[in-house]
Amino acid sequence: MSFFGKLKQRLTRSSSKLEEGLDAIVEDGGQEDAATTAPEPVAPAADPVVAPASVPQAAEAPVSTPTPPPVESPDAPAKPGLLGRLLGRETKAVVRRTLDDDMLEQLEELLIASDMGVDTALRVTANIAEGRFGKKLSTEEIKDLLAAEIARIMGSVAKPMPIYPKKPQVVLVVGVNGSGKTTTIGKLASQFKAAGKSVVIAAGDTFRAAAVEQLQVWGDRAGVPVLTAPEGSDPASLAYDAMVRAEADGADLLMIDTAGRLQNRKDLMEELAKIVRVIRKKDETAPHNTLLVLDATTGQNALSQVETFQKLADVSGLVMTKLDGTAKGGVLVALADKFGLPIHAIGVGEQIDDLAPFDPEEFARALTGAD
Ligand SMILES: Nc1nc2c(ncn2[C@@H]2O[C@H](COP(=O)(O)OP(=O)(O)OP(=O)(O)O)[C@@H](O)[C@H]2O)c(=O)[nH]1
Repeated sequence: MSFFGKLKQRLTRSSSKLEEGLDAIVEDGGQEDAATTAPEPVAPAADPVVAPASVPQAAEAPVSTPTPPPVESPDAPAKPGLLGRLLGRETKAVVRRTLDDDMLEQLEELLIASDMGVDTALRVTANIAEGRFGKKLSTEEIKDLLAAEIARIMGSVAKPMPIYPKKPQVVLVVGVNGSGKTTTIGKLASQFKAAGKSVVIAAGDTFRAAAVEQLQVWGDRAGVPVLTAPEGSDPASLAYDAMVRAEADGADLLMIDTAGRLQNRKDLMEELAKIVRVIRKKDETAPHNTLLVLDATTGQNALSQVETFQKLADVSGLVMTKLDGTAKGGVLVALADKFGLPIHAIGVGEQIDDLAPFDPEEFARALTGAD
């Protein structure tokens, strides 16, 4: 299966929520237009008799081009023509609804319910409406417009984690407990290793033995050494030892896991600050990346986590996990719109290869269910 197919399948819960909502909005007050569909294109698409009336292709839907007005087809045949029947095509009614204030309001509500946040939802709907007010739109057309708008918002934040010539490049990984830090470190380590980089992991959450054990499991899976320290010991001193080891080994990357207990913000802030101070004794330019790992299932809460962690650490980029199995995938659009922080990757499952580079167009199409 293509990666896009897989991503679409993983984002089913988010996309079906949007899809069902859009269907309901268009059907509420929409009217049927007869349109011919060609599920299996057995003849050239340009065939004037059977070409689809006005459903644009998702991948080609330009952001700023107004949607072609629907083909008014009062005389459209109720049944396929002879050629249509010979070619095995069927006529299917397409429901279209005139884009008016009511419909825009419903669209805004749907996007807010999909965790896009109020500001982003309003902006997205306003951009969709521009130049299209009073036009008739089908669900498929709205999906395409929505996907194009989301891809536009997210285009500027889609950036892989930058790799510098510095050895070791220090990657500090922060985020609340359970957000997926350990899993993401394991997945990233495996990808970097496959790309020919040597990686060392430091299990900096020294307060939870289970967290250290889990990181070791991921290190084994990725084939990467994991440095640990006894439970309750100082994470900063482990980070320092890890710097020494990574330097001695000539490692390209040192990934440092950290604790995520937000319950005591002051302690956590001091702990992170101390880790940074100590690793800077070995390299004053470190950490070179501070990745904030966010759990998509927390929805709007992810926004306040970004705000909090930006105060605790110098966050340089985001990884959003658990986009599979949540209907809250829209939160990533809100994050991009609100903070503009680079989104390096998305987690779409619990397996080692379930970390995908963030591709705004594929994500937008998978999220909206556009083809
Ligand atoms: N479905 C799914 N589950 C994920 C993903 N990423 C992580 N998980 C699961 O989320 C749970 C928490 O992940 P961890 O990597 O342990 O999270 P953590 O932030 O290190 O948590 P602590 O060890 O408590 O600090 C685990 O059960 C993971 O398997 C993902 O992309 N999709």
